[in-house]
Amino acid sequence: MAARFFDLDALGLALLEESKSRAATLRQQGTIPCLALVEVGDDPQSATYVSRKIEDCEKVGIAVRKIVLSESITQADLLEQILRLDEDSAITGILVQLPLPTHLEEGQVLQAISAEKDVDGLHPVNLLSLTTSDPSVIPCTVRGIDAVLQQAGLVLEGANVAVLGRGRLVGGPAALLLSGKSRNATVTILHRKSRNLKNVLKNSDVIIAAAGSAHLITSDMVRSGAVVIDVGMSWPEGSLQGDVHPAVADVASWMTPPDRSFGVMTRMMLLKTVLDLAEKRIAA
Ligand SMILES: NC(=O)C1=CN([C@@H]2O[C@H](COP(=O)(O)OP(=O)(O)OC[C@H]3O[C@@H](n4cnc5c(N)ncnc54)[C@H](OP(=O)(O)O)[C@@H]3O)[C@@H](O)[C@H]2O)C=CC1
Ligand SMILES: Nc1nc(=O)c2c([nH]1)NC[C@@H]1CN(c3ccc(C(=O)N[C@@H](CCC(=O)O)C(=O)O)cc3)C=[N+]21
Repeated sequence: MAARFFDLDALGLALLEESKSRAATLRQQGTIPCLALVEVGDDPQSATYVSRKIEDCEKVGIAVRKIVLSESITQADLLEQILRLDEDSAITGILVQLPLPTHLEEGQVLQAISAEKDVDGLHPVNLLSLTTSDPSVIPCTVRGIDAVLQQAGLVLEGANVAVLGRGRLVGGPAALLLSGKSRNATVTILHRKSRNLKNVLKNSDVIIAAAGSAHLITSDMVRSGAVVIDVGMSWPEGSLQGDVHPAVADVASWMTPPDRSFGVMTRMMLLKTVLDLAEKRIAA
């Protein structure tokens, strides 16, 4: 079997157009959607991601407030900065770029953003809502994963899904959403201590790879006809690699294109969530 590839570029473009028109409508109604982007330290990769997010926002008409804080900021000062953004009524969404320098406690920082402005969907209240029949804010990469599955008409209900990785941004929330009462899949979470990785993968209808371990999943681990989504990123020899070996395309029925990053979906879903929260505030 040769896999069909999800058309991430076409989906991304459609999402961009949709966001442009929603932002225009909001502005006509007198609300300027405004995203505060908080960057701590000067990690070059984080800086690149943040500048891409700014470009995306500018393209659709979302205002941006970029806040760059010193690498050596204390936890208390960072919390204070976030509180200030949270109280600023001109700001409709807040994103703190991860990872934070190791002396800072990410969980506490993410909890300081009120759930109504939490565009990453990483506040504990929003995370818990992923398990319910009506999730509030779905973290952007997970929202992208869900959207590509839906777009291809793939049904999750009752399916065996393996999620490789239990990270804060992708694997953890993906497992909560897909196993929850809105999507109703049977989910197995795999991590470094998992003993039977190959067996679990081989028994799965859908595989979500979010480990950041280059080509960990090879075609012998995948059932014929499985659906495989790879969002993992690593740079083992300087160039970007996914978690899934390209030859998996010979056995899968649907797969993310091996030569494309999933980043476009993550970025477009961030815009969508910023607009969702801005619209909700008007409705509230
Ligand atoms: N394309 C995109 O748009 C985006 C991509 N990403 C990428 O997605 C991946 C996941 O990110 P994030 O959710 O932050 O997770 P983390 O990078 O924080 O964690 C990775 C997870 O994968 C597990 N893992 C790593 N290697 C292996 C292995 N060899 N076998 C089994 N499990 C393994 C780890 O297990 P353990 O818990 O035991 O350590 C951990 O749970 C990363 O590669 C990241 O770069 C993230 C955001 C957006
Ligand atoms: N609070 C927070 N929220 C995040 O959503 C978040 C984060 N922190 N920290 C880092 C990860 C990673 N992430 C990506 C965003 C865009 C691309 C992306 O745009 N990739 C390029 C290609 C890859 C590249 O060139 O590196 C593209 O698709 O064009 C990738 C990955 C969001 N993350």
